[in-house]
Amino acid sequence: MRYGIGFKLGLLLASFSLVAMGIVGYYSYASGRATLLAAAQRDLLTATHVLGRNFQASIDAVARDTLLLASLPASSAMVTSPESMPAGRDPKGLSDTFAAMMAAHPEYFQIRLIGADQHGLELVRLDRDDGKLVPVQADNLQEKAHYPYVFNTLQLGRGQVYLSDITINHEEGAHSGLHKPTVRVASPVLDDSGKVLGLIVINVDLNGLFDRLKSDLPSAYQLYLSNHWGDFLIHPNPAEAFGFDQGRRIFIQESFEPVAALINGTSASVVTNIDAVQQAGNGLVAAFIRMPFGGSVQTDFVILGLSQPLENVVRETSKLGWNTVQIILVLGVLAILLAALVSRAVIGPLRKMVDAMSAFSKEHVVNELSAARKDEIGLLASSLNDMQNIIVANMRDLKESRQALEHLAQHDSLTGLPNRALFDDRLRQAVSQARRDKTRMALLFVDLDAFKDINDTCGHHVGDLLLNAAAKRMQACVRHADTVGRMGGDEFVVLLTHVEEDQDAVLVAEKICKALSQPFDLDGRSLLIGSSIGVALYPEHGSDELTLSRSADAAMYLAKESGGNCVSLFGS
Ligand SMILES: Nc1nc2c(ncn2[C@@H]2O[C@H](COP(=O)(O)OP(=O)(O)OP(=O)(O)O)[C@@H](O)[C@H]2O)c(=O)[nH]1
Repeated sequence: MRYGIGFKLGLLLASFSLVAMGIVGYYSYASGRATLLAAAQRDLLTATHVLGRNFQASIDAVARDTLLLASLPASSAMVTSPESMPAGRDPKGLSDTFAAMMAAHPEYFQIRLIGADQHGLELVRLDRDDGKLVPVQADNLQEKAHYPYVFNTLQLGRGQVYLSDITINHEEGAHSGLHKPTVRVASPVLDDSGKVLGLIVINVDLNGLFDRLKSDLPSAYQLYLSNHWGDFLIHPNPAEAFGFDQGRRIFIQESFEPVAALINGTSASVVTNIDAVQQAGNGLVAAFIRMPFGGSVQTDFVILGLSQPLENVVRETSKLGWNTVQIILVLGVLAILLAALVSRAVIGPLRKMVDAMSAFSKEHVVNELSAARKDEIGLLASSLNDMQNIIVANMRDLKESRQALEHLAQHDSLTGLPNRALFDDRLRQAVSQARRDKTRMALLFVDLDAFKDINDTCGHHVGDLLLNAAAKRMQACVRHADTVGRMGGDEFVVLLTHVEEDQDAVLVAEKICKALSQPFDLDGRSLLIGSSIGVALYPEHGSDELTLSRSADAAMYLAKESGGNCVSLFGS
């Protein structure tokens, strides 16, 4: 019995518990993960909306600054011809105003006053260069009339603001702004009559602006910005931004498929998960919004997005998963211990029963089992006790029956004397013994005289009583070691061992003959009967049992023929 039922039962219980706990653990882990992911998406979308509002507010602030500068009398004076307003021209004063404003706004690359005349000549210009503010001298001022931000702004009226597309600034001599993502915010400068004479332009450092806006957000958040085509303008990997500026298009909707719904206007915001496989080992959770940027609602919008690594979000889930695994392990060990205890409680009594049954089958000894339990095991123990007792009782009956049968097979049922089979066996043994011991022995054949008459006159029943009584008288005449047997009918045999003299055997025969000739008081009457007894001696009258028997029989017939009720010694 390599693996007992206890082991299997324990294993089954433990496995069941582990599987159940595993399923519960997995579902709690999965639901925890989904909850955390949904919360992270919500947070990210909220942060993106807040960032979008702040961006919008920043652009509005820039617009207010351009309007303020455009409305300054010094600006109007500078763009008005020297002949009409010579006194008000103060480039140095205006440049200082620009400097104050740029000092307050580190994300401003450049502020310029451009005149409508002279091909859009820059009249006052202040650049940021390596953290310093650099007023551009007259020789370096350039003509800008061919740039869209110039001729478009000159079309506007008082109080209106032009907002350019977000592009890389390739304008010559742009100092720190050169080759950087730039937004130009411009407003026309008008004279008192409302004639547009020039414009104020502020170049805004897009990356600087977003660096400031992003500073409140967790450092793991990454920023995405695209134009209305989907071209990346800001990307965590700078090489992916402004692809169109290097002759290739890198679209946001190709990296984040759901963003296509924002590009085509069917949705205002989306959240998405990019798994690790798609993102070359780094999964992401990302949120995007479409926000207006510029004049036209259809085309003037940008896509703003934030992402954070999936790993940050699921880190908590991993902790949850590990906690779950630990709980499952602890509970698993407890389940195994519990299963072992349960199986022991169930299997212990069964094992006792097995031991008891094994001992019973080997030694036939009843081992009383405790049947105190009120369950099936108690019932089984009680049944096994009953079974043992019944088997023991049956075995006893069987033994008694067998002994009775054996006795019956070897004894005469009427007198209880050894029958022919047993007597022959004893005779054989006695002859062998006498031969070995070189002793003598005698065989007597006893036949009742006229027994048939008793049967005929008194009945068979009385005949039986007489046979029985005659048997007892014969037994009383011999030693304990001698044997009296009944051959059948009224014929008896007597085996006398250790006979010293011939006369000893004859004397015993005569003693029997005399005893049998005494009246029998049977069934209320006195009966008389005689007997004819033949005596044969070993080894003189037969050296084997057959010869000896024939000799005794012959002597008995001789006694019968000589009138009965006498003893005849063979050969005399
Ligand atoms: N009651 C009784 N009678 C038996 C039994 N066995 C045999 N008998 C009878 O015993 C009688 C024996 O008859 P016999 O052999 O002629 O013997 P007997 O009458 O003594 O005649 P002799 O031997 O010549 O003296 C028969 O009638 C048998 O039926 C028995 O077990 N009980």
